[in-house]
Amino acid sequence: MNASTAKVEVIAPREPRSPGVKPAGTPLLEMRNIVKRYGAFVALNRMNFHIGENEVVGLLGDNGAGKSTLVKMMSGINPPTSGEIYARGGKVALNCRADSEAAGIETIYQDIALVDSMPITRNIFMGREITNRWGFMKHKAMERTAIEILGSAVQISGIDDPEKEVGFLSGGQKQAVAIARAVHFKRNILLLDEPTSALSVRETEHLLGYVRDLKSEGTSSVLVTHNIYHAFQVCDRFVVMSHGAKVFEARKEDTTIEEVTDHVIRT
Ligand SMILES: Nc1ncnc2c1ncn2[C@@H]1O[C@H](COP(=O)(O)OP(=O)(O)OP(=O)(O)O)[C@@H](O)[C@H]1O
Repeated sequence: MNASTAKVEVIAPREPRSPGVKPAGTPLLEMRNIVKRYGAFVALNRMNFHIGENEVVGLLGDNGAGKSTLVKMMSGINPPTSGEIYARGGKVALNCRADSEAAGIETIYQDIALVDSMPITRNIFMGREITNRWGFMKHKAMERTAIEILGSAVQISGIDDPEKEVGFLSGGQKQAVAIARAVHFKRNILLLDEPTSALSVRETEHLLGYVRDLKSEGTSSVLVTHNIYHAFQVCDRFVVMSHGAKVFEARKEDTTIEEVTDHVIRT
């Protein structure tokens, strides 16, 4: 084998079980033909994925299907080996968190990226602190804005003091702070990777409510979950992955919970 043939990618294409769903307009974000390799292992296998305006997309699949790999790619912390990414039709490279944020994306991780020992206000403004012209932080201005955000944007129950340390909040309240941050910085895409795994039933209902509210305010979401019932409560479209590829995709009105479940377990 010479050097040029050694470079040719040999990835067995998987046949999707459904024809897929074409974007209605220009997607907020589109991933085309994405391959992600970890050494010889192919974690994403010519994956196509898009997020449209005003929609919640459920990203489903069994353990190891590649969901988190795709989410991390959209968050800019796991660049693809090959493939193309477009934000509102323009080609982009998502090589770091800042690239992802510039594309209007905010991620809410399973183990929420908040600092427990810091007050809510500092967490909301982390990395984007309001400063005066000498670079000193304007604590009062941040606190005022934090109160506004906590009070109006997501109505976080039980949080009365923005100076409270995040470590004292429940899992659901932490999620809500992370969502408040996304709302305030006007992200147009929110990525939620297993956000309900550590939440109570009530907190889960609140979180799903936020996702619905955000959609009506113009923020689309991608919800990664193993709970198909949660997905059916809020998602407009379902994408099922298996072995790094999309195997099924349908709009909610064109499918049933039984059909989606069947595709998730039939890996
Ligand atoms: N850094 C890495 N190095 C090597 N392999 C990895 C790495 N990260 C993920 N993988 C592999 O890629 C595959 C997809 O993993 P991923 O975490 O994306 O799956 P998932 O669908 O999110 O699964 P789960 O629902 O269990 O979280 C798995 O087989 C995993 O072991």
